[in-house]
Amino acid sequence: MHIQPLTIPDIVLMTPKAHQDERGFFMESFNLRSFAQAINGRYGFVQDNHSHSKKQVLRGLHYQFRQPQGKLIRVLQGSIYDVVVDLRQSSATFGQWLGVELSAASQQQLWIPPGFAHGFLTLTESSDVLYKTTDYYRPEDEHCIRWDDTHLAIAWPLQGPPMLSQKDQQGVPFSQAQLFG
Ligand SMILES: Cc1cn([C@H]2C[C@H](O)[C@@H](COP(=O)(O)OP(=O)(O)O[C@H]3O[C@@H](C)C(=O)[C@@H](O)[C@H]3O)O2)c(=O)[nH]c1=O
Repeated sequence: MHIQPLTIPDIVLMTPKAHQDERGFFMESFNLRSFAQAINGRYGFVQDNHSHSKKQVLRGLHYQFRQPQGKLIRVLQGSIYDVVVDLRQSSATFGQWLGVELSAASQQQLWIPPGFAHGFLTLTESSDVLYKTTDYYRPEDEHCIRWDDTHLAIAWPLQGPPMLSQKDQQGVPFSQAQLFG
């Protein structure tokens, strides 16, 4: 597995090794030991999520505060622009965001530890995104930061107005976000 820490070093881009042969390929899409080595830590995953989105659907920016979730993201079909925002006040990269394109073709995975807000935009006709989480979904604990917050100024590669859920239309500014220690 190829490991690449990004501009926020706790965010890690992983490329599992795909073994190609005349039948197609084989890949260990998750291996606990390799994952622990890659992030130099241990997390247990308790939930797998699959979301299917149309082009220009933007989900986010979401986080749970009392029971934060680490997320391991990958794309099974199509491509997305995946964004994280560091909400950890003690972090050297507090308040920074980064975006990375993830696609079925690249087979890359993005590790996002607890303490980040997360969102993504579907770039292709549709996308299928699969992600593992380190804690359970708790709707009462869920928070949403505006995708177009002016302070964050995220450079979403939009080709028109995004399609948003009702909830995501009511995100709060970054200045009103709950912050981690
Ligand atoms: C996230 C989630 C939603 N749901 C339900 C609630 C609702 O009826 C329906 C759709 O939920 P949402 O609108 O919150 O789905 P969505 O906007 O896709 O929310 C997700 O966005 C991305 C960016 C994340 O990072 C995730 O953690 C999650 O917040 O699915 C669950 O049952 N379990 C879950 O874990």
